[in-house]
Amino acid sequence: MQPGVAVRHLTKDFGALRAVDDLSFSVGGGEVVGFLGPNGAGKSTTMKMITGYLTPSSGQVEVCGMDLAQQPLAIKAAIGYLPEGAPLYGDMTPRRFLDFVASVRGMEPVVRRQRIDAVVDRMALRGVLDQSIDTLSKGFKRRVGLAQAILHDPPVLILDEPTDGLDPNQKHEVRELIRDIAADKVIVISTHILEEVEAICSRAVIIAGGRLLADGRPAELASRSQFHNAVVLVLTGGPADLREQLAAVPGVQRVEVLEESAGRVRLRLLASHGRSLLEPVTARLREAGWQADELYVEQGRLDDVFRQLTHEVAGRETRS
Ligand SMILES: Nc1ncnc2c1ncn2[C@@H]1O[C@H](COP(=O)(O)OP(=O)(O)OP(=O)(O)O)[C@@H](O)[C@H]1O
Repeated sequence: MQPGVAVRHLTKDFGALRAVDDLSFSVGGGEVVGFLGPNGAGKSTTMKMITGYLTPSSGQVEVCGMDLAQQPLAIKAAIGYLPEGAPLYGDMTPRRFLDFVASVRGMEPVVRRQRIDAVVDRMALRGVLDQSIDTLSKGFKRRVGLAQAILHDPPVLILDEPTDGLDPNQKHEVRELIRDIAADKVIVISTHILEEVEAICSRAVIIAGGRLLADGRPAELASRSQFHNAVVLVLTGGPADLREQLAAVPGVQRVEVLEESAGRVRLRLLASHGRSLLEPVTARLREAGWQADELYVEQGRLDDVFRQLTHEVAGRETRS
């Protein structure tokens, strides 16, 4: 079975509210896709439609080449799902919970034992197997949630905010676990933590107001930032019109003063679209005999692009 997820023109209305609006994207094998958007963007609603927990108002979901409307049960078998907040049966122990999930999934006793053993090792749950889930730390609860999602070894994993509410160490651990299981699967992770996308995702899909805003590799999207290719430099004792002189360097779109004190100035030179500034700026410095204390090129950050894109949508919605 070829792992993959494709949504086409997916739309979901809750009464008058259009939570997901004509959304299309696809994810292929070996990809970890970060599904990004501000609160209320429609991420969970989309994930619930992909996993068959919500029926779309219109549009199509295809998982591993199967149409959800035609083969809902086969698709449920092909998907592991970690819902938002990962509701678990708190009074059960992880051992009983996993056994229960395995029986719901219809696993034979021998397979069941093997699979539970395998996920317990992978998620390092052995030490807490007989402790009630309610009494586990959030990090361990999330591992139990992930364990149930991968128990039947599905080719597709849909993880709704898998690290939400965890402390930095637990976040790191859960990301490592996800990276570890990613190799041969399709994984879609919803999050609003952009560093998470940069850390574990090969692609990012950004939505807001239920609509697709961007789809690309994180570095590719980051390069759409206004700070992409900007040069930051620190100079001591430059001339009074330093800013104007640097603004005249070919390719410089704008000069920002980031810090200024006692004759020392930190400047950011923003590049015009598609221009590289390193060479013309260093040439200008050499020519003028100015010695930079510090000089580096910025790559642009995903969070700049995210803010820019989602603010544009918020602006459009306020105006309409
Ligand atoms: N069952 C429901 N009935 C009515 N409205 C709903 C329902 N579920 C979600 N919504 C609304 O749909 C919109 C999208 O919600 P959704 O939970 O999909 O967003 P999200 O991107 O996952 O947000 P968050 O990051 O806050 O979890 C929101 O305005 C939400 O209030």
